[in-house]
Amino acid sequence: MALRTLNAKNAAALDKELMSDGAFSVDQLMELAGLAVSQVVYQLQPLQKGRRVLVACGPGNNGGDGLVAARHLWHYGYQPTMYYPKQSKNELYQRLSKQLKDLDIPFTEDFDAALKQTDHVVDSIFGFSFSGEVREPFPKVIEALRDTKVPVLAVDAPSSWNIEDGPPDSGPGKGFMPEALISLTAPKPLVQWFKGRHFIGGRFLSKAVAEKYDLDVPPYQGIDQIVEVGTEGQRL
Ligand SMILES: NC(=O)C1=CN([C@@H]2O[C@H](COP(=O)(O)OP(=O)(O)OC[C@H]3O[C@@H](n4cnc5c(N)ncnc54)[C@H](O)[C@@H]3O)[C@@H](O)[C@H]2O)[C@H](O)CC1
Ligand SMILES: [K+]
Repeated sequence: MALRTLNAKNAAALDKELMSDGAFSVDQLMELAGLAVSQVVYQLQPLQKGRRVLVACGPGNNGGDGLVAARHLWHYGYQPTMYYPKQSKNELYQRLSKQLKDLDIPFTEDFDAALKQTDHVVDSIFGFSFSGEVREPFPKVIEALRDTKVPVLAVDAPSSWNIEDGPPDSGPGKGFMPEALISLTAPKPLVQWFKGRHFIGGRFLSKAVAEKYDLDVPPYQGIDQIVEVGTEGQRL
């Protein structure tokens, strides 16, 4: 299954279109994206393999996907811990954070200590709007993700990778290769360098929008919010 890819510019345009012509709200898209992320964790890390999941969230919507995923994971029986150092004042993120606090999900400022006490990590730091060099406080976090033996699931992109050009050849993300990646809506060009397990999620694409953006609607089965495309999905 070779899926067509969506570059960063078109990913942002598609996002905008879904929320204007498509009549979706950002909350809805984020909820579906985060739900899909939680389903990948459930597949990769069944509860009996360890319940602790560290969710690293960045300041934008990629971080929002992590906030939503953590809530679903808690309801499945996982023990999420949040690392969310750049909390937005935006009302949506505040509500998502409040929902987690109401479940007594802890927020930590010590990423290294939390990493030593987890079974799995969700990297929802940066997605398709990442560019340039990784800025504070994230370089150390990316280094720790690069070096850890704990499995990492990257949301939409391994954080610090360039959306079009893939892994950086210098800086903290050099050599960072997460165990798994979930591409939201459609894979980004960076997937051609990705070597782990690859899933697609974000089940909200109509045929008309898929055609307009020259994308494939992935073959979701039944009630699944995710499809594993494996290495063949990365063949362009
Ligand atoms: N249609 C979909 O598939 C949906 C995807 N979603 C997710 O949204 C992200 C994209 O979200 P966006 O808010 O546009 O940007 P990011 O979260 O990727 O990052 C923006 C955030 O990061 C800061 N930043 C950018 N570069 C750097 C840097 N070099 N160092 C430090 N900080 C940086 C920037 O200032 C912003 O604050 C997409 O990938 C999906 O995960 C939606 O949830 C729903 C629909
Ligand atoms: K990410």
